[in-house]
Amino acid sequence: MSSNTSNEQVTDESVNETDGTSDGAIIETDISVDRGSSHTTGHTETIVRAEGLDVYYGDDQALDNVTIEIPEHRVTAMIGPSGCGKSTFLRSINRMNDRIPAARVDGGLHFRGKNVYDDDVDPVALRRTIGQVFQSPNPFPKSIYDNVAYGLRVQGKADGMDLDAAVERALRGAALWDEVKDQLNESGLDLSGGQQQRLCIARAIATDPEVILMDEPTSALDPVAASKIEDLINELVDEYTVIIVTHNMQQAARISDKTAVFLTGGELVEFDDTATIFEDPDDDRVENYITGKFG
Ligand SMILES: Nc1ncnc2c1ncn2[C@@H]1O[C@H](COP(=O)(O)OP(=O)(O)OP(=O)(O)O)[C@@H](O)[C@H]1O
Repeated sequence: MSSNTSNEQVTDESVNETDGTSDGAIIETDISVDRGSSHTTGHTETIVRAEGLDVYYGDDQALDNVTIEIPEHRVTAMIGPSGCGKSTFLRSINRMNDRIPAARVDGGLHFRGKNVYDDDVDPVALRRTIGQVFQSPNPFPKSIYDNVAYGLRVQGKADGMDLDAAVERALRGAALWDEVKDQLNESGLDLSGGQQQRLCIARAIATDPEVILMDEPTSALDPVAASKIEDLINELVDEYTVIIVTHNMQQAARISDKTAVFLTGGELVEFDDTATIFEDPDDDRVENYITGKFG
């Protein structure tokens, strides 16, 4: 299998672009949960399961014995104070931590029952199945069309397929088609920030992943653009599973079905339905964090 595919390059570039500062936690005492969608009910399979997951950077432990079952076709939000390990957890799922020399992972991280850290798992193939969207929109310096087609071409799937149709499908899936259909040959870099982020989502879904990881995908965007991404996330879960890190607790309350609360030390303190986390959490520390008493 190729060791240098589009996602490999996407992540290379993205890693360099994710070092920006966060947008800061918005801590409010009154956070209403408004999931206005129908995908909050009914049974769903576990797609990602961590069991006793520890992650270290050198001697420093960033995640401590994390066990969690993340359901498919849902939005799962990761919240918690800065440095509590949210991004580390996200990177553990598609083995992006492999790229950090000091990072070491112990314990299990299963995707559909398969430990992704088994020797026979190809991390590049894994990242095709578990795509990622980053904090800062990072289109390639290519046309809109080529940004979306890139992954399919590098995977060798473009020959013999209707590439135009695939590009259109991905752009429609990212709610961008109507805005760009007459300028597909123009640079992706000429789009607005919000459009660029939706282009990155189109690029991620073009190769047909099952899971989309999002690390603060709206923190670099204005409120209107952020709201469009939130609407889009709500639609994406019909086809994909979305796992999102956000500093914005209102955003987690608005868009997620499940919420995981990490606290300092890399401990997953509570994981439950989003309404329960925000309205009736079990753990006092979660309540204190949600209500702004610490964090
Ligand atoms: N590449 C790295 N090398 C060494 N330590 C790291 C690295 N990345 C993260 N860490 C450390 O691991 C811990 C968890 O960091 P991580 O970025 O996962 O937290 P976070 O909750 O996502 O933080 P934030 O909300 O500020 O983005 C922190 O102490 C951080 O300093």
